[in-house]
Amino acid sequence: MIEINDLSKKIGDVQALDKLTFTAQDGHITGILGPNGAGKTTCLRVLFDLLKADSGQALVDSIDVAKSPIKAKRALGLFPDPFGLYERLTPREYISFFAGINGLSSKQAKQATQEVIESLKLEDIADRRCKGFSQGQRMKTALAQAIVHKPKNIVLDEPTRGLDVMSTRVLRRILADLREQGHCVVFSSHVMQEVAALCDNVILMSKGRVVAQGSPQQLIEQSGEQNLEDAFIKLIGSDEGIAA
Ligand SMILES: Nc1ncnc2c1ncn2[C@@H]1O[C@H](COP(=O)(O)OP(=O)(O)OP(=O)(O)O)[C@@H](O)[C@H]1O
Repeated sequence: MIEINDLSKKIGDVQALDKLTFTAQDGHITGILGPNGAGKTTCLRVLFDLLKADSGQALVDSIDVAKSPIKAKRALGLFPDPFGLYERLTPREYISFFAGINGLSSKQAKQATQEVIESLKLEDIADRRCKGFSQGQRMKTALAQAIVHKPKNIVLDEPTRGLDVMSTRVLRRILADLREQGHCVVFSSHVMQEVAALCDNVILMSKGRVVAQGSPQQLIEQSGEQNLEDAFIKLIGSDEGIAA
């Protein structure tokens, strides 16, 4: 479970997070939807201890990220930018390297790497260098390294950015499987349909705050609109920076 409690962060003159508060439950996919500049990435950077908040807390399975960053990070899988893979490594080398960073012994890392290669159907490319990989192959490799240490919580920042339809569908299936296995899955997006299709719980963010939250159906009811697209726009107060 991930808890964001009263998180505030000022960057320069911008109040990037303004008493942001929400919870992402295990066995659920939680989507953070907001226009450009809403504070989604800033929130995730605080969650990964890449940025210190001015006040408030980010908790991963009740572990305070600022107080116990290593322990918290081991309970978290971060889906990195799939375009930044080390091109000279093979997926097997890459995934097992990250398994080691996350505290697995070399024997455990080898076994966990083989398991994740099988579960994400990466066998064909597991021992090829990443250079020249398609977007979908990169995405799966990046996701494999995020989940190789079996973190209970998996966080993805704009995971479908730049992916084609086929790869997006593969990613959606994988996220749904992780939910079925009881993981807490959180992803940020500015694409409405994606959030609507996948999420049990949607956190609508604008200007560093939560402006509404609930299931897609609850958000429609809260807004008094007929469909999710109109509900999102009404609750956020603008359609600027949001994609259909
Ligand atoms: N390093 C920085 N320097 C200056 N301003 C920043 C910096 N990082 C974030 N900000 C500002 O903080 C606010 C929140 O940015 P953030 O990147 O968290 O938004 P976002 O919701 O992820 O947006 P996007 O969908 O465009 O990625 C924005 O106004 C942004 O300009």
